[in-house]
Amino acid sequence: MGSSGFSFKLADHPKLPKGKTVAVVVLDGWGEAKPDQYNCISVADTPTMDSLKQGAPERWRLVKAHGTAVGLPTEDDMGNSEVGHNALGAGRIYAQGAKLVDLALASGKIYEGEGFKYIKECFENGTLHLIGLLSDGGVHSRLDQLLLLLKGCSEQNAKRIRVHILTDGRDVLDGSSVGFVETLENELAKLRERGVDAQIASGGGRMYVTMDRYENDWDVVKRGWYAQVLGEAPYKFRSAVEAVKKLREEPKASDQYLPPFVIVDENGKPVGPIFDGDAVVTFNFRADRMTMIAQALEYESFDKFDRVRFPKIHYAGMLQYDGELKLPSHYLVSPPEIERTSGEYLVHNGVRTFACSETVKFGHVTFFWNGNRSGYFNSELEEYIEIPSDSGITFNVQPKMKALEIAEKTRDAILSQKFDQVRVNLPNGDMVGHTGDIGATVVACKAADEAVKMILDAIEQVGGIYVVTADHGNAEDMVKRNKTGQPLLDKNGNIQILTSHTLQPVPIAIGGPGLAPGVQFRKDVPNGGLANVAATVMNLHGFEAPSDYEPSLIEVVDN
Ligand SMILES: O=C(O)[C@H](O)COP(=O)(O)O
Ligand SMILES: [Mn+2]
Ligand SMILES: [Mn+2]
Repeated sequence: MGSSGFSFKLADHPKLPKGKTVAVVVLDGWGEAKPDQYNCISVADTPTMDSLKQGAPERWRLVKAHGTAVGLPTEDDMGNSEVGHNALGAGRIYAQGAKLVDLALASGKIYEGEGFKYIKECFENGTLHLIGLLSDGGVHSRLDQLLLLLKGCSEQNAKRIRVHILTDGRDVLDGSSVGFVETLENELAKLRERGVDAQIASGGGRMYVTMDRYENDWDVVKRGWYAQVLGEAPYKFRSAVEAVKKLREEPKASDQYLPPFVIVDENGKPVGPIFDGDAVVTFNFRADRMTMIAQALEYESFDKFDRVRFPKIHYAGMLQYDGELKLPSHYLVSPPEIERTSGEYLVHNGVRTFACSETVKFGHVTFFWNGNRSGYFNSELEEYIEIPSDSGITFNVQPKMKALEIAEKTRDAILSQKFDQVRVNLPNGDMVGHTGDIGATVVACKAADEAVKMILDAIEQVGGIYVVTADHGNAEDMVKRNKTGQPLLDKNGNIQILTSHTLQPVPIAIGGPGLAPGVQFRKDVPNGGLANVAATVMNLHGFEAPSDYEPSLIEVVDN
């Protein structure tokens, strides 16, 4: 026990034993919805997940994965990987970035913090650059927050502002980028009327420009660097609306993958490269797809690509994206202080932990799970394995992704008996669902189901326990619907493909030969959400959860 009286020591569970291998499997983007042709999970052959469902209600149930249950501002906010895995790992509901930024903007506190003061030092003689995702998806950023920030910065005397946009089409409908750019242009025009020199300076699709994650493909960040910092891109336009409209005319074009472009003046000169003395804000609140660009903007010593020029700027993130690396060191809004996560507790109580996914989701079961903290709590007791993802492709061309490899590594970890917990993320339903390719998403769901089977078979062999759940919906609904649930058609009579996550609940199943007799889901937590899973898992390891955790979903009944 430390001098504060706090201890990571967990009490023994009065009824449940220790020493069972517990597999915690997260199917990314796997929600529960009525079966129909746009529900790729119901269309796909998924015998393993189907058999788990037979365990309802004692060993299979649904939990909430969106809105306030995961710390988002409203019930209209779909879940996402960051808030989902934060809740799964932390066992408590934290007001998340989206909400914290809303509050800071509404109260004006955002302009009083150290981060804003730091960028404001450049307002007199330099340009303020705002870089981020332009949509109302609410997963990484929100357009309304950007507009408030622009207004606020101009009121705080920013005289020259350049916005570097990343088009979405992943958390919102493909094609919606044009409308978002028009909205932004209108607001910038109003600022210009008030004497602020404000313009869009560059752009590109989020998956091709800037927003890579977990170092899957540094070229993505490099393309952004060239457009945003150096003012160099393969496409040059006089206006961003024109740019997006024109680039979308290419046969296979999509908002997510638009090539980089820069806006030029009447002489063909880029209007907004980043120079010494400028201020830069990355206005996304979500961490995973911002840490790479944050490194490029902040680190003096950097070898991921040749930056050509490294301007001396004042850089701040909307939030601090990595609490362990303190990256970036300046930020406008303090991130949620997610501490004492279940992973940290369990490691302190001797639980040997294995975590695995492929690159594109690796940080979900490590970084997000541990409260946006990179690295091990105790490298002697933990092993995190990253299977390299394919890069430079859209995952509808490889819908099986690395599910088999993840399952094999996890199986081997279970059979080695070197770990008490194995924790994995199976990305298929989500990553392929985001492509909007229904056929490929069906293949993806089958692959994820097969991976679950391999992991559960290994758990069977060692007499262990499994917890199978998901972080939010995606693959279970691939069409935009009206209020009564009917698919919406576009003006050509085609269905509107939904590439984003959903508001659906997700399943959770428990079982395995090591599950003590009498363990079942309680009936008195009907509104349980992802944050209730951590206490559940702690119980299955033979521990009581800390008293401030959301309640466990399980009870032990006497047979
Ligand atoms: O970053 C992404 O890929 C999407 O915006 C959200 O998907 P995720 O929350 O499942 O990562
Ligand atoms: Mn996810
Ligand atoms: Mn997703």
